[in-house]
Amino acid sequence: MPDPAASRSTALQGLLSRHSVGPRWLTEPAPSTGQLEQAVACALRAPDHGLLVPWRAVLVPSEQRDALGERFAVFAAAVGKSADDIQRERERAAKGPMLVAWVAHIIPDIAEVPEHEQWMTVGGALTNFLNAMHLMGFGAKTLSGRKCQHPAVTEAFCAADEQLVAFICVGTPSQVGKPRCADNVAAAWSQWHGNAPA
Ligand SMILES: Cc1cc2nc3c(=O)[nH]c(=O)nc-3n(C[C@H](O)[C@H](O)[C@H](O)COP(=O)(O)O)c2cc1C
Repeated sequence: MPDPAASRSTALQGLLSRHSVGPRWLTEPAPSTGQLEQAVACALRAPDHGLLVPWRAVLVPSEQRDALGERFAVFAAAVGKSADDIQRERERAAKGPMLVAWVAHIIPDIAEVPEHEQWMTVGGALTNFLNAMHLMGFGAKTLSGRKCQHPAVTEAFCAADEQLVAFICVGTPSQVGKPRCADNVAAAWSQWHGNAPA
């Protein structure tokens, strides 16, 4: 019978060891459809006030990468990039074994669930997705840039009331990554010393 304390410790070590792996260091295999679904299921476990699910994930299949690359190129040309940079931007769409677009759908004017709370859920879901991929042995990195706000790219993924947050590249890490810089835990929390109203 599995030892629950050992499982908890393994889960915590998994969370503590997550780090991003850039597309250059990602190789095949990509996650299977089942593994992608499992990561999305974990994303759905993010805290979500009102259960609005203000996000969705869109897989960009391999056969659509060229079409996405053309959209990246239209963006790059529109913002005045050089021919070389336009080509570099076009090629970005082909990088990494799996590419997932993260789309937010924030509903304004909900008194009980202001927009910042919905954004928290979008970020929490993305983080759960990244952690799930990491725990399954995959590497991933979230990448956005100005193109995620340009119509040439956004209109491919978003309805008028949606926003393209970023793309997530996922695959198998080709090498063991460098450890991240040490986290400053002490700076990230404090204790309230009381401040009763006058
Ligand atoms: C929504 C979002 C968009 C991001 N866009 C970029 C990006 O365009 N370029 C980049 O280098 N890092 C980007 N990052 C940061 C990286 O994904 C990564 O988190 C950062 O390099 C820190 O690495 P770590 O995840 O290992 O801490 C983005 C992160 C988020 C959450």
